[in-house]
Amino acid sequence: MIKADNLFFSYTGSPPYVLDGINWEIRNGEYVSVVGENGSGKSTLMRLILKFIKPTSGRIAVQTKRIGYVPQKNDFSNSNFPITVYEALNSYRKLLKIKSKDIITDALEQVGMSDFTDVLMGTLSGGQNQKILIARALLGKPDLLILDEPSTGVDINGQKEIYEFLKKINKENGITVVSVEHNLDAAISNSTLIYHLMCGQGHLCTPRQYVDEFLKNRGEKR
Ligand SMILES: Nc1ncnc2c1ncn2[C@@H]1O[C@H](COP(=O)(O)OP(=O)(O)OP(=O)(O)O)[C@@H](O)[C@H]1O
Repeated sequence: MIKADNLFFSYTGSPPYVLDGINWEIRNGEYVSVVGENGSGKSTLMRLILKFIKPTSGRIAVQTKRIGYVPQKNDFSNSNFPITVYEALNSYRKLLKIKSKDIITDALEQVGMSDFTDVLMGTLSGGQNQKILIARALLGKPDLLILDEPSTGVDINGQKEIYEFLKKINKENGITVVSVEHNLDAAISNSTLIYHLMCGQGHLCTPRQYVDEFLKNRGEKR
């Protein structure tokens, strides 16, 4: 469960707040897409869940065993640093102090990237890179996976594969997914809940409710 109670956050510690009194409760097993305009505070909310930063006031409680985080980019994308997919994942495995190396093979298999073990990280496409980031997050066997715009820079087919995979691990493995999304179609099609951030306030609804409100606000008939 992720529960926010009257959560305020400002980078300066005083008003104006980026997050201005957030209340939400997400049960384990949900697939939540967090949407909102640029600068509405989506990544800030993720940083609070990840405990990278602390609330200015209020509380955020995360009741899960292990959290996996998929950032938008990794340090090796678009770089000439000569590190292979395996080496990148293996360094992360060591960081997590996981003994078995089989976990790398398993994670690569899960995201359909087994053939890329010896490929240099810097030569991967956007979609392939994103899958490796997801594989990296899976090494720690998370029960909560947080993603920051997983489809950025990924072509249509790659996006389809990534979202299918996220839906699969959510449904079949019960992993709670919280994903910052600019891709509204993906948010509506894949998530069980949508959290819409606007002017520091948030609104949790089902994808159906989101579509209805979105169309209503644009004055369109259903
Ligand atoms: N480290 C920081 N220091 C100061 N202000 C910041 C910092 N990070 C973000 N902000 C500000 O906080 C606000 C929210 O930023 P945040 O990155 O959370 O928004 P976002 O919804 O994720 O945006 P985007 O969709 O563009 O990624 C913005 O006004 C941003 O300029």
